[in-house]
Amino acid sequence: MEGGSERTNQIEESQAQLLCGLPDDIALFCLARVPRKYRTVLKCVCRSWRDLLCSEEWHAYRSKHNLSETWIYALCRDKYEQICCYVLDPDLPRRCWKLIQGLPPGCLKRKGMGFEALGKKLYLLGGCGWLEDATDEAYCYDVSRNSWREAASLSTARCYFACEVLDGKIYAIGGLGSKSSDPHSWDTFDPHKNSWESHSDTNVVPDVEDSTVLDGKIYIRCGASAVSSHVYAVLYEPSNGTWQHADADMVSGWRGPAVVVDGVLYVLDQSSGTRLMMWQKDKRDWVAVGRLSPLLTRPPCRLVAIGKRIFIIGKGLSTVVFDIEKTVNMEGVMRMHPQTIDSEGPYRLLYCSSKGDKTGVMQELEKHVEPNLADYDKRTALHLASCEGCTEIVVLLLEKGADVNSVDRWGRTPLSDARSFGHEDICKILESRGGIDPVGLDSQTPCYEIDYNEVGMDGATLIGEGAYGEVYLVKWRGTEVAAKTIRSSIASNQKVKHTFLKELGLWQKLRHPNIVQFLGVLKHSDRLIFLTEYLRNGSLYDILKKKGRLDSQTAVSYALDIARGMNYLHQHKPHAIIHRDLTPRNVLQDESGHLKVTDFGLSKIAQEKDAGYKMTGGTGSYRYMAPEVYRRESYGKSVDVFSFALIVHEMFQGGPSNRAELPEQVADKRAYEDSRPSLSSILYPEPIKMLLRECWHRNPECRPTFEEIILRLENIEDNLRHERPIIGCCGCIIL
Ligand SMILES: Nc1ncnc2c1ncn2[C@@H]1O[C@H](COP(=O)(O)OP(=O)(O)OP(=O)(O)O)[C@@H](O)[C@H]1O
Repeated sequence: MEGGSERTNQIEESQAQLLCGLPDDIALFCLARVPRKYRTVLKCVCRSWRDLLCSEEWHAYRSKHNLSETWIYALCRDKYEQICCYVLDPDLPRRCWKLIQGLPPGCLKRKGMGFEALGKKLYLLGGCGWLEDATDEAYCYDVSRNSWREAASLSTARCYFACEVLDGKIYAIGGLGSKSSDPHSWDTFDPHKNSWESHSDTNVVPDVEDSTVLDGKIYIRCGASAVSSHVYAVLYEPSNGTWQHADADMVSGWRGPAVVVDGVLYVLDQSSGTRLMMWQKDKRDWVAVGRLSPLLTRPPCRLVAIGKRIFIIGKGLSTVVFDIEKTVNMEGVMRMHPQTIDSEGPYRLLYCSSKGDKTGVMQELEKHVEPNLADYDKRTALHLASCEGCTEIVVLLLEKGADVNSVDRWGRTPLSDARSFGHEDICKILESRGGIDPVGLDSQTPCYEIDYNEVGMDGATLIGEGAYGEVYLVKWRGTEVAAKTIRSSIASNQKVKHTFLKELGLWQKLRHPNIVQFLGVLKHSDRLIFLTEYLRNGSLYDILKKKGRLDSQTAVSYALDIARGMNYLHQHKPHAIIHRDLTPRNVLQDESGHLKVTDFGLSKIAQEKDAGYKMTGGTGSYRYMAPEVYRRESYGKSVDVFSFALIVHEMFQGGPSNRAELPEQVADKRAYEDSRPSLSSILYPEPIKMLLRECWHRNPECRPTFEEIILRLENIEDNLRHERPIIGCCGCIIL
């Protein structure tokens, strides 16, 4: 009996031991060194291992011995508008985001929540929904247990607030709350007491845009006020528990999400393109660290810093990594080598090539594209490379058997692309391999002339009248087309007629789904008449007059149509085509609902002396005129961007602003008083407001190009379709 009980004791003792025959501290020493990715497997071994892995002791041991591994957590919204949480192990060779199941149903539809990591827990705080103004509810995810539960409620119900961790406590600051709550309040959460404490300071404002912790202080960037675009920030000084105004120099360049690496503040400026900026404390200046290719990131992005690496996480969880240690200095500007995680092969190739990184090109080709390079990818990559001027890739792809004359949906070959973008060296390479250009130089023909007798002008129906003359619906060889007649007062002037025909010759060469197709000039007519495709739905002016305000999705999709057409004109080679008279009347809609730009370049004749043409032409072009044009200063492509912004504004508004004022008065105020239409907060999504403000910027050089506009509108469109936009991200040090 005695021997039996001794054996049982031995068994119990060995069962209680973490590793049989080893003291627990040595077993902990061994187990704690197993990488975090094997945690799930370890937990399945036995109950004592499971308990150990979920314990505070394990967590504390790993932290103390610098064994902690930071994983990244991202909160997104799915296509059903429900939030979902993903996790990424940044050190796995094949990085992929994994979905975390079991989010509490109560918070799935909430917006404006706080998301923060503290210790081995993630916290989801506050937020608002359709039926609730703001909530104080909090949820917590214990990473070691992989389970969600309710956490201690916030002292104040709040949404759209700042959330930061400082000295082991969570700070929930500002934001919007229930009407009774103090707009200048902040709450702190102490995990040891498991309770929140409320504080107040008049310097804390509800309208919070970003926050970060720098030099042991919390910085809050406040939203631009309604009256000015002035941005300011406040900082929390933990030594005396007060909030003070932050240094204006620093705040001036803080335009986006921020992270701190080695005590240095980095900000991702997404206002025009995506640039990583660094605050140089000693010089009190912001410097650009690197510009991210729009092909790699999908803004709006969030930042997470792990060690010396900055993870830039964008829509669809697209992730780019910047390693601060690999920073190089070029032309006085710091640049970094981005490491992409999950962008597509052809784009990755292009990025390396555009940076002149030949080794990178070869590596990318071998690593991602070469093994299974599908014909489709080769074709896409060849077209992209020809547009972007990436000579090495063009050569490599041709060697890999890419079709030199593959045609895209606009009938363009790689040679057409290379010519349009003026890449002479690529043109030569493509030509030497038998490349042809069916839409460009190879197809130069004189302005196509249509026999007057082929057009039934007698049965013409008047469809509109503009500054140049009347527009008729006619039949040409059985097809309905638009015939634009030019007033004899304009056409009788030989110089003007010559300019006009030159512009038409240019128009004839253009082919784009968002450009009205030119068909030809009528021969043997005593008047100057030309034919274009007929767009049954009329002009955007008619549409807005009939329908009024458009919903956001339609407005953005229309704006994209116009921007794509305009970008095609602005990127025309050898010279950009400036429209100069972009108005809702010069944007027409086809039967499928797509918009096309028309009449570009024709306003050039307005500059000809004695043209008998006035740009306003009674059609109100003054309303869309850029200030520099009105002031008769020199101007460039960005005048079209200015007009574009006013058109987009009208689509959201349902018509022009300042309707009571004469168009010329409106233009005068814009040019000399810097007046701009108001952006009512309900009608315009925030990114549209930002875009419009930039597009109608008083300084033409500060306006974005149509290429940038397209990228931003595409993102806005994606967001409107609720495609997993990133709500929040945080790194979490857990075992
Ligand atoms: N290709 C077309 N298909 C269908 N309708 C057209 C076409 N072109 C013009 N229209 C109609 O005719 C109207 C007059 O067009 P037009 O281009 O002559 O002048 P406008 O654009 O209104 O003013 P402006 O001459 O100052 O640019 C347009 O507003 C549109 O409703």
